[in-house]
Amino acid sequence: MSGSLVLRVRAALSAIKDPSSGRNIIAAGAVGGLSADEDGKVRFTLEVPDGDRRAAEALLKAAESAAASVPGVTGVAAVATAHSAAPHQQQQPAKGGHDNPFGLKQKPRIEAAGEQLSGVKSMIAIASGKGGVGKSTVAANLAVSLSARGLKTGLLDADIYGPSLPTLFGIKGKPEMRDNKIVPFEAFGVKLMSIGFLIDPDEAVAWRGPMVMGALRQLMSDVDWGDLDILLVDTPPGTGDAHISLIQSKKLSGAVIVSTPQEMALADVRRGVQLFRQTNTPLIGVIENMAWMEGPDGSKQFLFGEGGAERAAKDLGAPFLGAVPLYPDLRQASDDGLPVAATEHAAARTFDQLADQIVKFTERA
Ligand SMILES: Nc1ncnc2c1ncn2[C@@H]1O[C@H](COP(=O)(O)OP(=O)(O)OP(=O)(O)O)[C@@H](O)[C@H]1O
Repeated sequence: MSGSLVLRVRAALSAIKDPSSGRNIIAAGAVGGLSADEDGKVRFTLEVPDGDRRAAEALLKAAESAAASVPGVTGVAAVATAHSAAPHQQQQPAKGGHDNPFGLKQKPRIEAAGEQLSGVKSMIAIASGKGGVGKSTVAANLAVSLSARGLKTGLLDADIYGPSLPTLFGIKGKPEMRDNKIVPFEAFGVKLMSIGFLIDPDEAVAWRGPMVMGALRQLMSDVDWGDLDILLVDTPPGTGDAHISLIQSKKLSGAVIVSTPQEMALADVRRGVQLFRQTNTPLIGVIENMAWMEGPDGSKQFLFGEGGAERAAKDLGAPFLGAVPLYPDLRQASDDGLPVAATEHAAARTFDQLADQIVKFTERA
């Protein structure tokens, strides 16, 4: 990620006034999760006034244009979130329906959506402080490993900004509908549903918070998940509407946080840990991905620093579940739609060990 680009975008955003506080949107703390990738694509969330749709859209537009005008920015993905109470005060879902992005008949509220998952024994969120840490790769391989041991497993890709499950499992096309329900795909024994099967990811980046929540509700309630021992949910990076929705569904059994070592600066994962703690969601633990690269002689090269995740987990009082090395060929396998956990690859053993801990958690819970 380009640090100086983020600073320049921050400066540009600080020229925009937040109408509700009269301060600039940076000073008002309305901008969240600001990041830029190497290609110059900038992402952030913007807290907008609740109830005044026109004002909210105008503010989002102004912020998008300000970010887009910064030299070096090639694209802006900004999502508006409504002003909201702290997550721990949000146990009750808001009254009334949200948008219905898939145009299906049902429009259940989030708790009702959670109730639709009555055949699912454990729903577990896979979260990360930042994008690109391998959260989806870890989620996909854990799902394959869980399924390989005979557990009925599902994987819901709720990463609205970069759904990767279709690629990771090499699935194309749209899912079928049966009895007004969406039929999940199935690969490697895992039932799969991704927001990417249903919408164009380029459209989704412009979605407002309520649409994100509406889409997630539909992925929970309108997909025919059937009976599952474990449903893993690959969430968008950071903590936002999708996480709040999952918590409000009252169906979430626990959460796993994935991070790379250099991003284990406490601040990066603290927000995630705090959100789950504040909402009494059990934190199953932290997984460090791309922890080291193995040399031909078996030596470990710590490309991003050593042991950062374990230390950070300890500092936060969170369990450390283990580390996944950086395997240069893992990326290719993922791009080819073949999760390594389904192969003889050394990574398969690592994912098995991590899956063991998830199983132990579900047995304890
Ligand atoms: N242990 C690993 N070794 C090598 N490559 C990896 C490893 N884990 C993930 N990758 C690669 O890193 C890239 C990012 O992974 P992935 O898409 O899973 O991250 P993410 O955190 O879900 O990202 P996003 O937030 O953008 O969805 C992918 O190309 C993936 O193949």
